[in-house]
Amino acid sequence: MQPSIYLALDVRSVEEARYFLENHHLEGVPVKVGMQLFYSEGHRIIDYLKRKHHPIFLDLKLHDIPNTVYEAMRQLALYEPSIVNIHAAGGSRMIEAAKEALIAENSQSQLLAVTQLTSTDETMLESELLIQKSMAETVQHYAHISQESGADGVVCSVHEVPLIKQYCGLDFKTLTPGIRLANGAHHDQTRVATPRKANEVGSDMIVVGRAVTQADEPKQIYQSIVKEWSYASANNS
Ligand SMILES: O=c1ccn([C@@H]2O[C@H](COP(=O)(O)O)[C@@H](O)[C@H]2O)c(=O)[nH]1
Repeated sequence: MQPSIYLALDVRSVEEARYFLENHHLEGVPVKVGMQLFYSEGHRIIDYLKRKHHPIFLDLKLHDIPNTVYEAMRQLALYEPSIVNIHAAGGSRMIEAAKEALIAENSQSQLLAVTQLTSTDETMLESELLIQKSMAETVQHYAHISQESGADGVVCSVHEVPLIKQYCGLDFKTLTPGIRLANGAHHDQTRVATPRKANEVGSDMIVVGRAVTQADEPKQIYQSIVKEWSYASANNS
């Protein structure tokens, strides 16, 4: 079965990642490797995590001209991550190029497209990105072009999941970062929600970073998140 909770390993090195995972007994949990760790370590971190049997979401959010994304995605496919992603804002031709690259490498990786970052709010959408539509309309539109272009799903906030499921169908995956336990610090995120809410509205996967990595007792918080998610799952079925 596909993992549903990815731990964002936003640390600087393989050593730091290893220390965190081993010290807090999180061996084998599904992890998300983002720009910070991949840019500093490259294949070393992937090799390490694969050796330790961690399912990997390689969160590099490719966004470039179609040919560059095609060639870059072929390289990323060689790492055999469970999930890779791109920015939907790159447009349909770019998303298609990413998908074609995965097919060319016979990759099993799921391709997800980032709709609008969970740090973006309505004000920023309008005044900085000059997008005149609401967040819901924008995310729905990006999900639509992503689906039409061959993506397996999208990255969005929990708040847009019902709309996407209604519009794109239940099989179209939603992965939601911006996850916080009730009363947890939001940091730089604006569109946040609890693991329970994420599950209740039909999110397929969540990403949890600082709520765990910056906690005094990371393992305990991780377990609370798993428990909330599982509790909601049991009550949804
Ligand atoms: O819209 C997005 C897309 C990706 N992310 C990534 O998820 C984690 C979230 O970390 P927290 O510490 O739980 O806030 C982080 O690595 C982001 O790069 C996102 O937050 N929003």
